[in-house]
Amino acid sequence: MNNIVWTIAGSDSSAGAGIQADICTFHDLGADGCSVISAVTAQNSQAVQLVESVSEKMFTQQLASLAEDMPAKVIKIGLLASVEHVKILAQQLSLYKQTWAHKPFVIYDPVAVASTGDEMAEEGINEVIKTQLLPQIDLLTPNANEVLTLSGHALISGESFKPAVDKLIDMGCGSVLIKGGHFELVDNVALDYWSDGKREIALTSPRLTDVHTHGTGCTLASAIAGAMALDYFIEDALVIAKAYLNQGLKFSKALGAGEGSVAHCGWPTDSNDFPEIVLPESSIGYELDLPGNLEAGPGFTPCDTQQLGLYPVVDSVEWIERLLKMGVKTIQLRIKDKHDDQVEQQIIDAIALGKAYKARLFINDYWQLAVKHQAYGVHLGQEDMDVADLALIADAGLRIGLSTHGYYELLRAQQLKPSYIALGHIFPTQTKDMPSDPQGLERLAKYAALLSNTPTVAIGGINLERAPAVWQCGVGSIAVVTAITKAEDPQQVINQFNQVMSQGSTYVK
Ligand SMILES: Cc1ncc(COP(=O)(O)OP(=O)(O)O)c(N)n1
Ligand SMILES: Cc1ncsc1CCOP(=O)(O)O
Ligand SMILES: [Mg+2]
Repeated sequence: MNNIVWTIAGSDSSAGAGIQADICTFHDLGADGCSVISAVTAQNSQAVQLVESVSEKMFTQQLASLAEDMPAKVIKIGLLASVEHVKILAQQLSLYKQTWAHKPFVIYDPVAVASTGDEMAEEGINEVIKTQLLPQIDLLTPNANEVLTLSGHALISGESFKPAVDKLIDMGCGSVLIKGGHFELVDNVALDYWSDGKREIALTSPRLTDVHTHGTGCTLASAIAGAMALDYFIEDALVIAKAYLNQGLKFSKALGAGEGSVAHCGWPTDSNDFPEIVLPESSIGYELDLPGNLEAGPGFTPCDTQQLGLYPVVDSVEWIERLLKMGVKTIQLRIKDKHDDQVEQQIIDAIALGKAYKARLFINDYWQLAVKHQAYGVHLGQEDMDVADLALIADAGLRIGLSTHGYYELLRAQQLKPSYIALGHIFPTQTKDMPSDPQGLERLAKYAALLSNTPTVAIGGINLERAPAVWQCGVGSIAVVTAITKAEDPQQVINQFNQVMSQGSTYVK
């Protein structure tokens, strides 16, 4: 499917917000933008001087023209100033969701919803928004004032977030991102909280001062839309959007005598612009009562190198011994779905072999046995992270490698200060049923650049042919299963992988 995003919003003559900001954002992120103009506003850096909604005929026709041959993957809605437009749009969205081959994901940034009088919109519009539009919305992105107006809930403490979101979900929204731009739960921290009623995410960044903020809401919602059009999961899209906004605020500037606007500077790559993922066991995590028990802690024993090299992942002690004899220095024992007593001896033997060959031997999944027998390290997946006793593993001095599958997970994993972060799966793989799509090389390069201080391992569908391109992404290691276990001559394959990895990566971070 294509990457088309529609913005349904107002034109901002100063170009810092509205349609103009939305289209710049889509373009910057690589999505294809189309626009439906709901209203024309005359404004400059100091004031909004006139707002005129387009005719119902023009509003309807723009929607119809696009629906005819450019249906959207994601629809982002901003300023709606006319009650009739809200009614038309709600009806059309319902139709698109029922009739299009791919249901569009609909994001609504409730721009003109204000408790202090609807400056830019017709009287009575909030009621129609609540009853007719919200049930068509997959993601609502209100600030604290808009939460109050739409849900009746005032955000007065961390505890008040969940009931407010629950109310909005009851009103029909699929999920809600409460933006912290105008509200401080914690001093000097810009906190965004997202929930769909089942999962919760909180992201923080230091509050930026001396920046120009016109267009922040439009840009954030459009960046989420753009990232979702590129098939990022919602949690990754939220991270990308917050980083994009922080980058834009950093480079914001004034063109007139008043407030200036957020800048549009391409895909975010500076790690300083990326948000911190709020861990449940942190002061903000407690305030929001986030589920889970992840805690930053002092971190894990580092590996002796950033470049772990070729990293075979195998399911038997026989393979471990065979590959260690061939000179492999990083290796994993990955035995699936057995009881501890069925694998304990193999784990003991593998650890002994690892020590004998001075290799970095990681045990997948069986972290208690790895600790008991003092393995070099353990490798854990996302689900294991929530149940394993990470403090115990760290205290026992074991290294840890963590699986990740996108921006959100890798940033969260990074906060635990692991010994390495695995990035997968890069290509389609026959070895494991993966619930997500392959990441591909473009994303891998972005992740590796962001993790320049943490050793990285690429995994999933990597063979000799693909290895040079993977290596050029700037990772420190390549993990493989079948490239070695199915090879006619594993020694030759190891040598060839080592040859690829001995070349310096030309990837520029
Ligand atoms: C180096 C490396 N990276 C990723 C994985 C996958 O681990 P996990 O997500 O725990 O899945 P299983 O391997 O347990 O199926 C790995 N094993 N090694
Ligand atoms: C265990 C695992 N985790 C992510 S992909 C994968 C399997 C990698 O195997 P292969 O190298 O054969 O694709
Ligand atoms: Mg595992």
